[in-house]
Amino acid sequence: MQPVLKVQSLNKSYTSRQGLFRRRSLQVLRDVSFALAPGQTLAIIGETGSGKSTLAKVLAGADMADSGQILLNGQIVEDAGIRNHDCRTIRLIFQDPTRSLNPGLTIGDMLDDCLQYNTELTEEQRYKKIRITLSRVGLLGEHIDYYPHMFSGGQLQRVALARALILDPKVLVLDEALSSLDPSVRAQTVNLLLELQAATGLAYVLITHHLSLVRHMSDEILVLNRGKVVEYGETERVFNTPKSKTMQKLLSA
Ligand SMILES: Nc1ncnc2c1ncn2[C@@H]1O[C@H](COP(=O)(O)OP(=O)(O)OP(=O)(O)O)[C@@H](O)[C@H]1O
Repeated sequence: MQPVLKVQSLNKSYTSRQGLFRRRSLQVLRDVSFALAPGQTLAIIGETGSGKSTLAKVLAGADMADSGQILLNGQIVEDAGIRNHDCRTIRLIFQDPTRSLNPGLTIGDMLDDCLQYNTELTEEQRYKKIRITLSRVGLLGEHIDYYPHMFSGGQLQRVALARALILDPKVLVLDEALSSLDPSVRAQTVNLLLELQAATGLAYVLITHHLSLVRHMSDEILVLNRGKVVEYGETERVFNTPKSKTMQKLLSA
């Protein structure tokens, strides 16, 4: 099966100022490559600072790589830091949904803005799509008029999911998106994500420190150490016979 997402030799450095005149360059992603099939989940794991969130941001177009390519269904969306701005196809969800939600907009207005900006849909079509998307993530029709502060933490993550899904993406990047939820809400959200995946063929890039979630949700695992891929393979194989020191260490922690 052709991968929905293909990443080839991504490199990314950050430059930070040291004192008045000196600059220090830190290479955060080194030659990162992987492929993800439709309907599959790839977990990205690694110790803190290994480059997971940077990779998430580069994938979603929130940051640029220095070199390398990102392809969606065989089409290049980013080549050496130059992005073809098709923001519908890879969407990012963070740990704290309130960071990305405007407190002054109702959920309906927020979703409508997204549709108005990115599609040619009529007002009636947009309203219908918003209602359908809210119900897909387990929210009610009446939530259309709610402001972010009127939702619980678990519901807010569903709102963030609705916003990610409203433009029918092919890939969702979940950067610790389930971490702040309490265990029962997290379990419900995981089930929702798995149901959506089975129904639509969405592919997930899952970034989390929760190894139990990785084992439950992912088909493959990519292990990063200082921005470099040190292990990449089928989830059960990586858990049962980890080859890299990083994975062995994560499992024994
Ligand atoms: N905007 C930035 N400017 C400079 N350095 C940065 C920037 N963003 C991240 N870094 C550095 O890049 C490295 C990788 O950070 P990143 O957040 O991608 O790691 P991570 O694996 O997601 O860590 P964690 O598990 O703690 O979230 C770290 O050393 C971090 O300090």
